[in-house]
Amino acid sequence: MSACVSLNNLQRQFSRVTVLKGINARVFPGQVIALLGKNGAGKTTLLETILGFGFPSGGEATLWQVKATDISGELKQRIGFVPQQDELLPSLTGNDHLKLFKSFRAHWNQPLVDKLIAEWLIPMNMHTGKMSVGQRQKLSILLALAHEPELLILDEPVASLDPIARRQFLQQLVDIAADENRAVIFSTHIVSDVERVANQVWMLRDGDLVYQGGLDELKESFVRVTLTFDQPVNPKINWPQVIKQKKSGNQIQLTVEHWQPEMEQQLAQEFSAQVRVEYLGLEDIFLEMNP
Ligand SMILES: Nc1ncnc2c1ncn2[C@@H]1O[C@H](COP(=O)(O)OP(=O)(O)OP(=O)(O)O)[C@@H](O)[C@H]1O
Repeated sequence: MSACVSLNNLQRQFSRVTVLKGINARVFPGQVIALLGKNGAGKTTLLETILGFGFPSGGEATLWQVKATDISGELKQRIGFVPQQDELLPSLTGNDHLKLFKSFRAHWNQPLVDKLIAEWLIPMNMHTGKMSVGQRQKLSILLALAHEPELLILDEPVASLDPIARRQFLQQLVDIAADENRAVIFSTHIVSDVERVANQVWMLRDGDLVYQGGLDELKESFVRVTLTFDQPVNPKINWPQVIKQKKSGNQIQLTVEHWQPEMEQQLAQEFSAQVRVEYLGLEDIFLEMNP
């Protein structure tokens, strides 16, 4: 199966600030990727560069093997995008937007549109300039879903949605995820949503993708380990997998990445200590990886 997105040493610089520092990644149909990172980590920049909004300073982003900045109108039909700040026209109503978008889409799923309008209670006759932020966000999402894109990119799509709409929207993502021909990348700060719908995680830190892989693999490979000694000691634990260590009395707490189960016994033997391993939830992993 070929990748719908390929990032090869992708770099992006604004003035003298390097925001993306050489990112390598692939997106395959069937993947639902949650893009996580602190404010300013570069999530929006990454999503926009994938979409060909602006040229990379180095490397390249390709969509279906075509440079993102060169993609044809035909390929654009296969993409849906929800920007962080919506780009709706305030003097048009929701229905006007539907008509406009439908006019340049080759495919349009009207039953899906009707269902989402009813479920999300979008006031389609209202000028979008008068809609609430959440109503505008729902409309933006609707417009990105209606043509059933193969690649859906969403920049913090749920930030302004109420809990009910958020659930309904996440259910849509789950439905899309069930279709093996489609891929989703969405940035978010809501870690519980990631656990609900994503099967892949990209963790962006200061412009570097410090983790990319399955959600379950991330949880298995990132642990907190407590070493308990018979008496207060001060051993040097310089394993490369240990990214943080904190001493307290006769215990040392380690944060370990790339964890392998056999490391439990290795630690016990090398440091003559009792070893307790604690698997972490995604929120704790995020906090540990983004000190
Ligand atoms: N056009 C631009 N010119 C200069 N700097 C920019 C530009 N766009 C983004 N940046 C800088 O790039 C960095 C990353 O911004 P970006 O919006 O990609 O982060 P983010 O991870 O999406 O943040 P947030 O979670 O707050 O939305 C920030 O320091 C920002 O100031």
